[in-house]
Amino acid sequence: MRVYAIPMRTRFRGITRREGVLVEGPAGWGEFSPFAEYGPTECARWLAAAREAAFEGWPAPVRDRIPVNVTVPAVEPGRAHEIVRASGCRTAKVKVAEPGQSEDDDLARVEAVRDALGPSGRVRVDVNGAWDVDTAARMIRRLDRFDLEYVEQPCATLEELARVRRLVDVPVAADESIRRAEDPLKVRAAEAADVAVLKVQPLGGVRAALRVAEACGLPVVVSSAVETSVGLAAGVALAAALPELPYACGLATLSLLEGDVVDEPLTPVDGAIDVRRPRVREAALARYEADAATADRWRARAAEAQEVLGGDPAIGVVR
Ligand SMILES: O=C(O)CCC(=O)c1ccccc1C(=O)O
Ligand SMILES: [Mg+2]
Repeated sequence: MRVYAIPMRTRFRGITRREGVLVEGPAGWGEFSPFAEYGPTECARWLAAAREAAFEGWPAPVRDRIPVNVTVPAVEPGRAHEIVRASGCRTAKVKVAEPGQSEDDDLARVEAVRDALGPSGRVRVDVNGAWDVDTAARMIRRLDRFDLEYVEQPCATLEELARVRRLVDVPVAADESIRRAEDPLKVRAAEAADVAVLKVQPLGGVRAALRVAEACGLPVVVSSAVETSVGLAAGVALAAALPELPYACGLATLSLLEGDVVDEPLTPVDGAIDVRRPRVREAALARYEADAATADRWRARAAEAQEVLGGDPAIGVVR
């Protein structure tokens, strides 16, 4: 088991350095990189995803390229424009409602992104649950001047999502309502979303995510948790195995990190990522090896998650 720490190029979710565990098994490398604030129960699913990658591998792909969106952090308009132009992607996901920023900041950023893509590009926004229902209805209408593909997690709760969905014409996507929910299938019953955003690690692996996709019956967008190419490969495997893939996926996040741990990183070319599993490169891993204190903290987190997960200690114990 190895622990990495990679600086972020752009601050994202308030973090400036991404950390996690990489583990090698007979099927390849797996990544365990739950966000800092997550406790052992939530982390157990992230560990199950790493175990699947390392000890089982993934279901067969049904496509060989995954269209992806460029992810635009809550940066100023000029920078947003540059990020979109440099990406080669035809779909952009724009972070809005960042603490400390104004509604006009969001409008200016989305306007810049629409300008960078031209009228044929697709623009979606991600609110990370920050708006109340009234703010959501008002802001979605204002932002739809720039023609929105969908709005991701405009409010925090399922009930609020369902109300927003009835108030506006723009489709609603659920992310945190699936990723952090006890029961990810409640989204369907609540009629709270038109699109399901699925992330492999929080859902406990590619197979678990495929089951959620099938049971929730909504079109799926596979998105990353801002991982190294080891973690991204699991997202790519999920996107490759889904029977339908009508939207671009949120897997173009490698550019948010300063570096990577593999020989050929999973970066998009012409707006799509090839379906493949890159090899970990020892020199790259050594470069981003965490210091001893960070590594100890991560070993403790993995051990706690393993405790929750239980199971056959001979299979998939992360050492
Ligand atoms: O979907 C994307 O474009 C990138 C991934 C992303 O936005 C994300 C990454 C880590 C944690 C949360 C989120 C999110 O979608 O809210
Ligand atoms: Mg999201």
